[in-house]
Amino acid sequence: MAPTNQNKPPSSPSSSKYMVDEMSLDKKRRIGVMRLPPKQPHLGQAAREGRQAFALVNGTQDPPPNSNGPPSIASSDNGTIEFTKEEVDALLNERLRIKNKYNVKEKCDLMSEYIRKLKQCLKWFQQLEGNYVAEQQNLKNLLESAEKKCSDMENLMKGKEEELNSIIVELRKTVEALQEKYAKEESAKLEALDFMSKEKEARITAERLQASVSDELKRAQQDRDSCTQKIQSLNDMYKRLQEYNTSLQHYNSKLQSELASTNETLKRVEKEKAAVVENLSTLRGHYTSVQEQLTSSRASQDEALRQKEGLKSEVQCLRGELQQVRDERDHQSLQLQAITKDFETQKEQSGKSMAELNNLTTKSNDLEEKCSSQGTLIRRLQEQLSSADKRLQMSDMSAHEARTEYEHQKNLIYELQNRLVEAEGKIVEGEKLRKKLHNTILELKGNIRVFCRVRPLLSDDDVGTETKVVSFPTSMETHGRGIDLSQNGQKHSFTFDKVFSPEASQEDVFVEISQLVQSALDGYKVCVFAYGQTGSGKTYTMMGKPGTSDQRGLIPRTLEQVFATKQTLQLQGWKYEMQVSMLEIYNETIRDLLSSNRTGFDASRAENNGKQYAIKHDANGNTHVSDLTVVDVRSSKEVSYLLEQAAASRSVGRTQMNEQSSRSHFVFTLRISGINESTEQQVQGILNLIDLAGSERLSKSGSTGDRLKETQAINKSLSSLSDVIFALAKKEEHVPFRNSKLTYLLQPCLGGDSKTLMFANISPDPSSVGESLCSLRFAARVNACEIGIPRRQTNVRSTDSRLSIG
Ligand SMILES: Nc1ncnc2c1ncn2[C@@H]1O[C@H](COP(=O)(O)OP(=O)(O)OP(=O)(O)O)[C@@H](O)[C@H]1O
Repeated sequence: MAPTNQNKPPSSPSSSKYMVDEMSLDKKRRIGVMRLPPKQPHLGQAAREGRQAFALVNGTQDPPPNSNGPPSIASSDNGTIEFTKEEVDALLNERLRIKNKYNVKEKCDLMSEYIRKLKQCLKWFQQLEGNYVAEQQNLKNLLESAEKKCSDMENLMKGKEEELNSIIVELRKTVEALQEKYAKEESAKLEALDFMSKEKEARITAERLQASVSDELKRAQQDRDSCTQKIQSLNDMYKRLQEYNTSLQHYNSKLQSELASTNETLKRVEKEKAAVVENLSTLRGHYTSVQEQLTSSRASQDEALRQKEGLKSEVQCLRGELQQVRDERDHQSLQLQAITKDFETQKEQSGKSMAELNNLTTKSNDLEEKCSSQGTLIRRLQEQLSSADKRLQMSDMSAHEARTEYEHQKNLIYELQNRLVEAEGKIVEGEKLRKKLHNTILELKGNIRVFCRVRPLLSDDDVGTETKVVSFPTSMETHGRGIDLSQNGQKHSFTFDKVFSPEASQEDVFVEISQLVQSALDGYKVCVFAYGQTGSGKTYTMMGKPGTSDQRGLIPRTLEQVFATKQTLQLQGWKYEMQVSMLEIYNETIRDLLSSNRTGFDASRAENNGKQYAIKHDANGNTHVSDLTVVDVRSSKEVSYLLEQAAASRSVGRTQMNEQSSRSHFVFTLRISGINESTEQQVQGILNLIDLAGSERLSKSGSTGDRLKETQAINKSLSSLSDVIFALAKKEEHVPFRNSKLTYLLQPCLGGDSKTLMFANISPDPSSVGESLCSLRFAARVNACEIGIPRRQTNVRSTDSRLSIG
């Protein structure tokens, strides 16, 4: 244990204490040799010189360690004598060797010598103390400089830390900026991909459009009639293609500008990447410099530690005397600990910085990877763009080809149109010619013609004894036109325009009528009559047998032909409008068969619900019946429905009025209005199909007042009809109109260019041969109108005088 009072000089001659002090002094000397600056070598030197001087004082060169002799006193350069421990001990233990204790002088001399030595020793001690103080001061200075160094180091470390922090902040900012740029790059890439997909879709649409264009063009070659529409569609297509082409060009330029901007962005990113790399390299430089500083700091720390150790030992040496130094050393130690802590924290921070640096390096590597992937993506996009460009060029080329083809097709279409116009002109001319020829043929055949049709024998016919009353001459002259009727052994021969035997089908009959139907469509007025006794087949001829398609009559077949021809003529630019009306003339009264109010025939009621059905003729030669229902029709089905409606009206009448309908004239009227917009032609045709009332002998029908009236009315109207036909055919000024509604109704349709055809329907039933003969005579009279036989010669005597005409 060190003595507690170490600040005191070794005034007490305690040997142990002195030993400690001597050891400290030795150590101090060693340290002083080591550490003291060269300008202070006097301490060691003084000690050595002091020792020599001590030896000299004691009168020995190298006194033994346990010498009890008087201390040799050696003075230093400045007169200071140094003492060793033994010398001091010896000095202190020295006993005055007074030979004569009463010799005061000697005693005084010895005492004064001893005092002198003591003074010298004290002086040496004082000097030593001064040296200690100086050394302490030096140590203080050293500590201060070490502290300063430490604080400098701390400041430096703080500055480095701040610098590192600022670098980290900068790096973070750079990373954020790079991340933002990466996000922008990503969005740009997505947009580019979007554009690519849109472009792809647009290209597919273009290809489809192209395919449709080529289809359209092919169809244009095939279908001449739809040329005009196709021109329009091709024009539209061409416009769309042009629009699409321009849009593609816009899109291409847009893509190119985007590519340029993407390239710029890439360059910028690459520059930034280089900057980041530079930053990284500078950071690495910083890092190495920091590490160097760290090593130097460590060295400094080691040195400081060493110093600390030295100081510690020194302080321990001086502990007894230099409490302040010790405190300061403790303080220094604490400071050193703080520095060490700081150093540790610095080290940790440095570690963190390292970790962050590593993170940043990783991020930088990631960014580099992303940049490279972006670069790959951009290259891929560029490749896609170039392929899109190629495709665009291809589509441009194909569009150009399509355009060329379109131009070619356009020229072709123009040529075809010219040819079409030419052909249309020819067709119009041809149509005119056809009409003319058709009309000429019909005129040559006769504007008024009479056909005879003999129905087959029916199961309920009363054949009687006379088996065959009707025969057909086989001579070349009258073949197919003649008929012989035998009555009471007398043969009556008639010749008509055509005679249909019982075997003739509805189709055979209609073949002859179809030409007249065409005439009606050409704008002529056509009247087809069926005349004959009751049950002779008039209704069968006109309407056919209900429910049998192959036995359809003239009216349904006519309608079918009319609507079929309407369809065909539509292609030549004709538009037709058809109107139908159906009426009955019974007892000189008109009945509207299509009236919605007409639910059945009621003889007791005032006819026709008070409607007058007044017949009027206009300046154009058309007939109008007031209040008559006229129905616009667009198909034969609609007319069939109306016919059923009319038949129902008639059949009701037949049931309720005792077969009244057989004694009424049924008039079916079809008004045909046609217009050709391309040739500005107009036609107004009328087709009257008439099932005349059955002629009947009064003798057979009985002589009741009503029946007589009916028969007279029928006969009157038929006679009037034949007269009118005759007069009109001969262009007689005076038309013998006999107040017959039928004749008055049909008057504009008879004569002139009008076509009139009468069917003389006869029955082969022998029991009604008289009626058949009557019918044939009437038909022969009408026939004579056309063939130019004077009217007076056509006065055929009938078996029934009341039926004789003329
Ligand atoms: N050419 C024919 N072939 C087959 N059957 C026919 C022919 N002509 C008429 N008939 C039949 O004869 C019958 C009478 O014919 P239809 O009713 O047409 O005579 P009609 O002259 O109209 O008589 P009405 O003047 O009384 O109305 C009907 O059953 C009809 O089917």
